[in-house]
Amino acid sequence: MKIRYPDLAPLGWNEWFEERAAECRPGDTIARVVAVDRDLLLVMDPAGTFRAKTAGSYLFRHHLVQELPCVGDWVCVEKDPAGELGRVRAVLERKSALRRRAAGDVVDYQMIAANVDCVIIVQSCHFDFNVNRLERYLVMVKDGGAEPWILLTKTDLVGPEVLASQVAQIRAAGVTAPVLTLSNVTGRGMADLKQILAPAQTYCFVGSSGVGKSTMINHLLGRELLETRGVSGTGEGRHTTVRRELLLLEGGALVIDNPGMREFGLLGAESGMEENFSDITGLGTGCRYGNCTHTAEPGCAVLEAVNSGAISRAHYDNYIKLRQESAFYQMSYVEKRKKDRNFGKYVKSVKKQLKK
Ligand SMILES: Nc1nc2c(ncn2[C@@H]2O[C@H](COP(=O)(O)OP(=O)(O)OP(=O)(O)O)[C@@H](O)[C@H]2O)c(=O)[nH]1
Ligand SMILES: [Zn+2]
Repeated sequence: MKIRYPDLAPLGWNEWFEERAAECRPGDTIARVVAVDRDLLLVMDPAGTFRAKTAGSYLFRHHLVQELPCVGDWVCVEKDPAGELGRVRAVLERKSALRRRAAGDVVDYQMIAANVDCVIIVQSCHFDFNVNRLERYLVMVKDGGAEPWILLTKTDLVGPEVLASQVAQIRAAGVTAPVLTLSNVTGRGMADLKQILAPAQTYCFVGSSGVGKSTMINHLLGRELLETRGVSGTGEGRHTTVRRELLLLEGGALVIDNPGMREFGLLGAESGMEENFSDITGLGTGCRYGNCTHTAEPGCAVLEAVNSGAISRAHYDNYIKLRQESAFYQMSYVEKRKKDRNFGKYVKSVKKQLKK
């Protein structure tokens, strides 16, 4: 078929969207959502990035949270001739959707990202590796209509035989998704990863906190470059505080990186916690207090083990971090919003305690 909008192709446009672009009027601009900040959108078309708002007429006809534009969406925008806010009049059908179920009785979803071609599930081969959790992620990715890949990070921290056994465990579980390996420290595997990220394809990385996603994305981007680019003339305007969540890599691949990604797949992750940290939870039965949190209590067997070196400090830190997170993500969205700020403070105080 004839592509009407060939210059959108580098932003991820293809025939699939072309067939669903009938809603767009001839005068409309088709753009891709780069970031969402409440009702304000940052969108990009071949000419650059600009701000837009969802038109009242659209809001009037669409009431579900998941119908609102989210990062990765293709939208039809009526540009404002004065160059101020564009108006989003339609959201094109989504080819894939990463979402999580919102709390409550009504089946409603919070969108995390749309039109992601490939979700790269990241696990660290050092402590974080867990086939059950991997499988849960795989289910969610497939459910959303994207293709899953697996990336094992921190390969510098384990021997080749450990890595080989982890790959074997993944295969033994019947998982056929491609498996990549990477060390952000030695850079080993980075070239392969860059090579495999194809131009005009949209990727995102999901996985537990601390597995190295940010470090890796920074490597992929050359973060300083991104920041200077943000300041100098992308046409985003002076008062832009919205952080871009859809990023264009040098090689032409698109990467979505947003806070929602970090929540994706975390629900129900505590059984994995139990498995991964059975050494710590096992020791916990020897603490003086039954409800010991293993952070500051006198007579804590876990802290003793950390201080004596029987349990590595990194392993313990990881345990505390993941435990806080899994508890946090079990809360309903509303509760969480309220606690968001307190939670940040809490994590800081825990971290401070750990440093003592
Ligand atoms: N040894 C080793 N450490 C790494 C590697 N990648 C990241 N790290 C370290 O692991 C820690 C966590 O890395 P991040 O990139 O912040 O992890 P993340 O997955 O983005 O974590 P969140 O931002 O919390 O989701 C940092 O101290 C990194 O320096 C790696 O390949 N090898
Ligand atoms: Zn304890």
